[in-house]
Amino acid sequence: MKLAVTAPERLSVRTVPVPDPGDLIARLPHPSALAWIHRGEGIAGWGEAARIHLPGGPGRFTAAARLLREMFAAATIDDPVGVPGTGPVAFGSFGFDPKSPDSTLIIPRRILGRRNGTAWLTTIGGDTDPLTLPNPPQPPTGLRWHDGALPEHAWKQAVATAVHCIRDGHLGKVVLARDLTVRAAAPIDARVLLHRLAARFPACYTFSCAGLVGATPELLIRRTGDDIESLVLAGTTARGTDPADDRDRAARLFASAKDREEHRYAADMVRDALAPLCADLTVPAEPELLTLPNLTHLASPVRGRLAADRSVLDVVAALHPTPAVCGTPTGTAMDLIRELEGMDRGRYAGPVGWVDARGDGEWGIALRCAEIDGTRARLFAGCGIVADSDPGAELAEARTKFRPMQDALSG
Ligand SMILES: C=C(O[C@@H]1C=C(C(=O)O)C=C[C@H]1O)C(=O)O
Repeated sequence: MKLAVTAPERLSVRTVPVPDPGDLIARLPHPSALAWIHRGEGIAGWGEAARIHLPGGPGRFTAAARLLREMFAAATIDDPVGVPGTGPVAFGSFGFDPKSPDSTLIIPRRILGRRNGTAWLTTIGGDTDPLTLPNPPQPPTGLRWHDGALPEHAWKQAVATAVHCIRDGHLGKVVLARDLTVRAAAPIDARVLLHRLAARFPACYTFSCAGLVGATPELLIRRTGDDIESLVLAGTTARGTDPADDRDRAARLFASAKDREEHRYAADMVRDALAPLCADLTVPAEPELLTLPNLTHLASPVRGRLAADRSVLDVVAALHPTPAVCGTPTGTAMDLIRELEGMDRGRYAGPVGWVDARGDGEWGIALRCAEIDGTRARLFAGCGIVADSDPGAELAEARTKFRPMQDALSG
């Protein structure tokens, strides 16, 4: 598909301070919710002042940055609050594969935000969209689950093939994913999923954009003025069945040469991609543990200061796809993903987040998520494969990664 823009010639934008709205998700009046929530803070949007459908290609992030810069520069903006996320904001989610035509940006008509004791409401265009909830969202019922592109045995075979390719020296790491589909009795309301995910995974970034809904632990990039942050994740174990088992598993993950290797590919690439853009950059020499309710990951928190004024989307362009979701070398891993997964990932494992008119924003990697389309949803989960990976263990890891979205759908 070609570039398609639905937008007025000039956006008229007004942000006002408001009393603390509390739970942002509870204030969303439309099922087609836009959201980015972390520990109860963030932004929620609804209505559409503009929608941009981007064609595929490696230039999709910089094209989006340029287009939004032009739209925001032409806008009339009254923003006395002036913090990241106030004024006009575009929510977006991009296709994982440059060949995927599937990237969308939406500038909502209303944005409600809260962060660090400040709360605001932004109105774009007229203020005809309601602020109050007409009907409480209904949880999905009558769920029927199906395999996606590859049933479990075939996916394990794909992992075994990837291990052979790695042992033969064609590449160092590849991330292989699989999908599951589900059908509900009535259209699935994203707000129910958002509510459950944000309550269960407060340390994750709970997101919703154009039907892609999830809670990712992986922050691709946050830009606040000159400051940037990223949280690189790779290397995973399930949580233990009791505290002793949990400690054992975490210790084994931390000491595992296989998981350290998986992690190092991702952390090294993020360092190499950010270094040319930064005046300062700090990447820890060794990873730490990130403990989630269901999984523990090896994590490298990265911080830097940009050397020049660049939109967060320009930084996304330099980072995507990291070896946390693709592999090393990138091109070889992307080709192997296309060959072995037997599906188009769509926007799974692509960047998802928001950008404002200053170029500030937060973008995660769209993991632990589902694409919602009416009564159907498609769920995704993937695992980093290296020379020592075991197909059965990777399948078990993928099952654990599916759980949060399966549970968000089923109750
Ligand atoms: C690919 C996914 O997760 C990624 C893969 C990980 C791994 O293989 O250890 C860990 C975190 C993510 O970077 C997923 O959740 O689908």
